[in-house]
Amino acid sequence: MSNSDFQTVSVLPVDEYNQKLVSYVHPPNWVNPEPAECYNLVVIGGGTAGLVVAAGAAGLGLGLKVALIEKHLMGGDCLNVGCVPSKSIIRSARVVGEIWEAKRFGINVNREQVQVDFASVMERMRRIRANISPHDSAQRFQDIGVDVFLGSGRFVSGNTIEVGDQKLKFKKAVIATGARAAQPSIQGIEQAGYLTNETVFSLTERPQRLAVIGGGAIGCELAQTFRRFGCEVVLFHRGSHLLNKEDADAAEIIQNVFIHEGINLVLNSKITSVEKTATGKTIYFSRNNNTEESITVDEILVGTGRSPNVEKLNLEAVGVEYDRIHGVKVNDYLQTTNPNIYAAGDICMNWKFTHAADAAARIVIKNTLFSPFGLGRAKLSDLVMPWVTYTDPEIAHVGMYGHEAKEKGINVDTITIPFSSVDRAIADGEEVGFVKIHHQQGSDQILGATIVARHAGEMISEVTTTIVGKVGLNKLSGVIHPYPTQAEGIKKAADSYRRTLLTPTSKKFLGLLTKIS
Ligand SMILES: Cc1cc2nc3c(=O)[nH]c(=O)nc-3n(C[C@H](O)[C@H](O)[C@H](O)COP(=O)(O)OP(=O)(O)OC[C@H]3O[C@@H](n4cnc5c(N)ncnc54)[C@H](O)[C@@H]3O)c2cc1C
Ligand SMILES: NC(=O)c1ccc[n+]([C@@H]2O[C@H](COP(=O)([O-])OP(=O)(O)OC[C@H]3O[C@@H](n4cnc5c(N)ncnc54)[C@H](O)[C@@H]3O)[C@@H](O)[C@H]2O)c1
Repeated sequence: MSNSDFQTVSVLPVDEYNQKLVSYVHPPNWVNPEPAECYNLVVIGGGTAGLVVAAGAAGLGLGLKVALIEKHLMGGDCLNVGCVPSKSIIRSARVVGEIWEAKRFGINVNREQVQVDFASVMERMRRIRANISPHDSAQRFQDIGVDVFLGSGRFVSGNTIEVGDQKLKFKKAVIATGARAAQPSIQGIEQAGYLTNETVFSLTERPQRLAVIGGGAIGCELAQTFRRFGCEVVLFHRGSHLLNKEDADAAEIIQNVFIHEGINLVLNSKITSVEKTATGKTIYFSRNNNTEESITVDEILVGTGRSPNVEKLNLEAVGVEYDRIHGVKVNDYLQTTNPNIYAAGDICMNWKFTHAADAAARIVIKNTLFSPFGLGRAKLSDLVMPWVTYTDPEIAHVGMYGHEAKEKGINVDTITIPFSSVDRAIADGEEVGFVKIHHQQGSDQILGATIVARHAGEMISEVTTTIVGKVGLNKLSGVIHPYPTQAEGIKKAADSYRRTLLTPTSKKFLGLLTKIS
């Protein structure tokens, strides 16, 4: 046994919850096992992708030899510095949002009366994260039958990976080393210092003035959250609307909410430099290429995209091609340019989501272990991928956008149902938002959909199911939706499609039927 590469880690602040977290996901007394003679599969990276591959392969009960190497915290970004902590604090922010709007519902609470106990909010998050962590723990994986090595994995040859001074021989290997916050190239920002998703969840005191750089998923979710916690928030975004990928009408709803809630939203921004001054961190910027402005804040949070963790893996030695922007190059089967080495998750995919990493991991299990001679391999391009940005309201999307369908030469029709026409949304006071469904002209098959609603994330799976199951709008229109629910918006879209099928002749025929009935 050898532990030469083992380093104890701590997650700040060092309190009972973070100690509990670490005790599961990077136990201080962990001793790496003696490596097996040869592994069927060695996985580098114990985030969602790596964990799902390892557990999936070892858990089949086929006696496969599987090793997992994690250099920092098992669970990766999602558990430790991503989905779990962000969604936990978003829940607290939602409470604030409800109270801010309470008067609309006949409840007399003034916005000024809301006192956010930031330290308690963050403690709640740390408690939740620690309580969820046993699921991703080193011991649990060891118990499933995975050999867990804590340390940095590095290829030494086409069939060997080393961790510290241990050598792990493999038949197939999987790179699942994820990504980290991209460093913004802004003059002075490194010297001034900034937060990323790796440090923001360690805060115990609320910054009074917060600048968020980047209006993507991280920037939008956390700008609204910190604003609701009482920070003065300025959100800088390069593009002309937030969430570049989403349709402008969907993003506009979020922008209006942000402005209503008091976020200083700077679109089409160009940050020229950052300087640490006596009163804080001063950001110099322009908007719409106009004259330079400046604003001083206490903290800067950066959410400007991700950089893949390709360094120090010695990929050159094993013929795995990569680049520093898009990560490891894979084909549709998630195979790298070395046929014995696969990749999954943020290290190689444009879809940087936990559920995408999970789905990719399942493809990798099938293609590495159960596709002899390449027979029956699963493909990334077969996945129907939904995603959700957890702002309030949420934006959820699946499949194609209208413009994508057009770019592919598909004649597309779009049905939009505003929530102002859905009774439950009206009763909930949540009329802002819509269900938008794209289908091919002359066909009821759904190509894609966007939903903007308070719980759009809960609603999108219905549309995903119809796409995967090729159910179509005709059938969907016959599916009974309980009244009153916001999901009726989806049925209304299907009903609206059915009405378009009524030709003047069929209308005449139906008219005749009513006369003789
Ligand atoms: C703030 C934030 C919020 C998010 N919210 C959501 C959300 O709500 N929903 C959603 O679907 N997605 C969300 N995501 C995205 C999601 O977290 C990622 O897509 C997901 O974690 C990717 O999993 P992965 O396994 O590919 O990579 P990671 O989770 O990054 O795991 C990679 C692991 O590899 C390890 N590693 C790296 N190099 C080595 C090495 N050489 N040797 C050994 N180990 C190594 C790392 O330490 C890490 O543990 C969020 C991300 C962030 C940052
Ligand atoms: N709910 C979710 O599923 C969720 C939540 C958070 C993060 N994530 C994942 O994490 C990944 C990273 O999120 P992210 O928000 O960092 O990246 P992102 O790519 O989603 O958005 C970053 C945005 O910042 C803008 N930007 C870049 N540099 C800038 C600058 N100097 N000034 C102003 N704007 C600038 C970019 O134009 C881009 O739109 C995403 O790919 C996402 O998939 C998912």
